[in-house]
Amino acid sequence: MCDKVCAECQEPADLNCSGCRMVSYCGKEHQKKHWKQHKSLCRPFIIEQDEAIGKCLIATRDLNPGDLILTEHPIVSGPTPHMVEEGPVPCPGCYRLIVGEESPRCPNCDFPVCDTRCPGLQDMEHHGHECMILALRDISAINGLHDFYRQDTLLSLRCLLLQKRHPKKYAQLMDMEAHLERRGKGTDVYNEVQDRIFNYLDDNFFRPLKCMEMKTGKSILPDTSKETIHKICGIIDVNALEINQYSEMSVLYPTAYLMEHSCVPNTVHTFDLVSQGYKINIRAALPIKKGDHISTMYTHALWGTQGRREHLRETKYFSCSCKRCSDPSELGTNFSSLLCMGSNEEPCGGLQSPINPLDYNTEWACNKCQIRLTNGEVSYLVNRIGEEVDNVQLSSPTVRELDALLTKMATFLHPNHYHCYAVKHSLIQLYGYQQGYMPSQITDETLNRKANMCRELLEVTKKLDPGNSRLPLYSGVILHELHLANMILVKRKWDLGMKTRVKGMLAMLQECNQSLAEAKEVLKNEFTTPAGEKLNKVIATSTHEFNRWLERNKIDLNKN
Ligand SMILES: C[S@@+](CC[C@H](N)C(=O)[O-])C[C@H]1O[C@@H](n2cnc3c(N)ncnc32)[C@H](O)[C@@H]1O
Repeated sequence: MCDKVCAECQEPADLNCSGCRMVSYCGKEHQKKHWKQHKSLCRPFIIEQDEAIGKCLIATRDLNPGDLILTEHPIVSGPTPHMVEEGPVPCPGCYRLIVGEESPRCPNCDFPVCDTRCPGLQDMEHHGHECMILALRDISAINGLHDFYRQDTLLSLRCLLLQKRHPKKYAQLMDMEAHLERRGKGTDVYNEVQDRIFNYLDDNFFRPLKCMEMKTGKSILPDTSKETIHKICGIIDVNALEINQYSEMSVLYPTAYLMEHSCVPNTVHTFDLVSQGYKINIRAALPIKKGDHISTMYTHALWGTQGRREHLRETKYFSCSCKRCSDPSELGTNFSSLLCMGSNEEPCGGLQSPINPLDYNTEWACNKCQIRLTNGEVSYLVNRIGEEVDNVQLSSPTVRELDALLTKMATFLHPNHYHCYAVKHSLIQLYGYQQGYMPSQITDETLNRKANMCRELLEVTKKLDPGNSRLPLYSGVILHELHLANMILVKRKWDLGMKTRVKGMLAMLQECNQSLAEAKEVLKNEFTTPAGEKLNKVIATSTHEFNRWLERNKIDLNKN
């Protein structure tokens, strides 16, 4: 007997909606009739329980890059829960960074705010509700603002406040994974939550709140227990998404959090601006087949496998075994590989890569000779180089300094190693801009070096982020710099009247054209971030200038 009923007529039904498989129909006719109502709820995935991953999203139909998978509003949002010990802090109304000491204060609770008229201060979904609790502390700080006004605790407080105002949302939230089994008493994270969040909220606000509740006989916040606060902090750490557009905020979504992690994610997401309530829009970034898991990335695409896996283990409590993590060459890029030093200081020309990258203590082996290295030896060398890279990068380096660093690293690291990638990405943005390397000064040889570096970086970036979901700004910069290097070379020859003699000039112009078009394409989702907005403008201006130059010189790239 059929136990499903038709969504339209409630009669027995055996036809499932093929989009979401969540509703059934007695026949095609009622399915068609019900579509108007169902359309907004029909999602191309189902939620499944996986033994290793827990709840996850599985595609119910084939999806093409760009197809919308999910769009939804947050359950709750708040300032990013990182303790800020000095410097700017987020406004509790709009999360924009402000200098606490110089800012006005909320007229009710006294927290530093961007402006007393900030709309988020009154908004019950942002500061409005918590403000009543924060105002229960009747003293204010003049100095030591960072310890006194702790924006990093506000998201936990907002989660607690859902209890009475939005019980359904609260239930949804408390159903999320908190990994409490890994955050028990005695762990660093337990002590930190106890000290940083629980004690602060309890001492300053919950105690006066309890007195008030007793006096008035009215329950405002029924559960402020230590256990609940620890669980909420776990839920935030494991499931919240960070939005760093014009602000620093963290958001919990009702369904988006179910996307599992992959270091080669098949989706890309964008956030609408504050005026649209920080709605998330998740789209396919790669072709997704019916039955595929829908994934996002929880860590940094430009870290090596060891760094990514350790970060995921420490912050999200699982061991990633995706196709990038399990491949010693990281998808053919050699992003973590070292050059083998061989024996007796005589390099053998081989590459050292992890034997089993899924083993946190793997040995490393050369693909040419018998030399093996322990993981400790590799980490020591790579970390020391990393420190040097950081020191140089932080000191506003000159081209010469970065070039020298790259040459030094070339003895130990594969040219695509993530440390080399970082240095090259900085270098391409200095060639052509720094004194001594300005467009009128830079040599043809260095311009060719810049263009080649751009091509190498692009190749790596495309392999690591084929869906262009994590590195669009990196790709956009590389593509734009590739166009600039080519353009300076072309113009230089052109102005000297060498147009007919310049071999490959047309190929260079075509590469310029293609780079600018690709840059526009990779940045198409980047209009709501300050860096993306700026880069998009730069690329639009360069494209305009490039086309004008072609027109002025009567060059038709298709005809020539
Ligand atoms: C944001 S939640 C995702 C939803 C979660 N699976 C659930 O059941 O509620 C993140 C957690 O999902 C699990 N997870 C996500 N991606 C995973 C992966 N690639 N491998 C193993 N576990 C994963 C881990 O337990 C992780 O802490």
